[in-house]
Amino acid sequence: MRHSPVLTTTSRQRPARAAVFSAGSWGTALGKVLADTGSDVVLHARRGKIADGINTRRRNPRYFPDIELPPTLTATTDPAAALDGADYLVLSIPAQSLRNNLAAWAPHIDPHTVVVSLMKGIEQGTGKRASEVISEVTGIPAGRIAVLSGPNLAREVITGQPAAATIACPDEEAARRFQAACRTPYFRPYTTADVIGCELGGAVKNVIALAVGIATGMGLGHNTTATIITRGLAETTRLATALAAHPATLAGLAGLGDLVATCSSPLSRNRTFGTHLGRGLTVAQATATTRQTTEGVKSAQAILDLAHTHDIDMPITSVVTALLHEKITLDEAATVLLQRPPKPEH
Ligand SMILES: NC(=O)c1ccc[n+]([C@@H]2O[C@H](COP(=O)([O-])OP(=O)(O)OC[C@H]3O[C@@H](n4cnc5c(N)ncnc54)[C@H](O)[C@@H]3O)[C@@H](O)[C@H]2O)c1
Ligand SMILES: O=P(O)(O)OC[C@H](O)CO
Repeated sequence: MRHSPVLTTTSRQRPARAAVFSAGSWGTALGKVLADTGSDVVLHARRGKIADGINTRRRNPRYFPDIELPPTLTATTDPAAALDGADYLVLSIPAQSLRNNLAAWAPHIDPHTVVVSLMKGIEQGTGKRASEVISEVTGIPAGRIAVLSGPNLAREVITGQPAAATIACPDEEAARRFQAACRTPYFRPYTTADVIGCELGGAVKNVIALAVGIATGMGLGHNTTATIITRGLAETTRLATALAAHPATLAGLAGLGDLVATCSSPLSRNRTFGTHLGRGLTVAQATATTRQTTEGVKSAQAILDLAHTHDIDMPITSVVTALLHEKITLDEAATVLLQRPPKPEH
């Protein structure tokens, strides 16, 4: 294991090195952000064809064939080579695959590497957030585990459209270093210590985006979707604050910001999946049309279980989960939500 100091692009000693696992949509986009800031970036790709495309043609042939990637962004299928000397291990794989994959990669992680999760899912069966899984699997202390979350649709970020995000880490200095490592003229990261708020904001918004997609697919309009977004934020905030998140985080980029982006954009995989359901496709049919990670579909039950454990009412998450398990119909879903007993808004 190497014992190199964690450097940033501001240290002027050498560029930061980032290993990004894997070369999917968001891994590639955030990898480009890091490279644009001056870091040396290695993407870990599962398929040789993707690594070859990045190394020889500067394109990710599966996810962004139309985008030219910088020469300081390379790729490999060898996890040990990707992690060698990495200041940052940036994790961007489906949340449900994290535990097993990370167990295989962990022996190659340097003692000073800071692990950054980009994942927006909750583990099925355990209800754990990604940072909790990372800590359990690797034994890395909380101060070296960060989370980046916010309104960050990958295609918009990789095409350089202005966006912002929140980097959460209990170690302020580590958060600031990663902030410096991914701050570009088009990408503005903020910092916070509220890891729980960031991760829950990111995971629950996917379920709310499924609900918005369902409503949109059913032909319902903006009053309905605005109501789902607003009440979705209310139930997200209830759960997150019960788990010790700061309410301001949920009103910020990793909460409201991401919720609005995901619920509004046809680029969102979760919203799109919901739209398929709202148009009458079965869950199996909607899944068959989806080529990329749709975290809300896999996390909805885990989030609901977490809510039950903490005695938190999450009606939208509950209805989406019932629809995903095909326990209720679309018409019943609307009725269940609207015919709940009346109550004050706050
Ligand atoms: N795409 C976005 O706009 C976006 C933005 C912010 C956060 N995220 C989050 O980032 C995470 C990754 O999403 P994405 O959009 O990059 O997904 P993606 O489907 O585009 O890419 C997933 C990547 O993980 C790899 N992968 C898939 N299954 C795997 C498995 N079982 N084991 C190991 N690797 C596997 C794929 O090869 C691919 O490289 C998700 O948690 C998502 O919520 C995505
Ligand atoms: O495409 P989605 O639905 O996974 O959403 C992508 C990002 O999380 C938006 O910030």
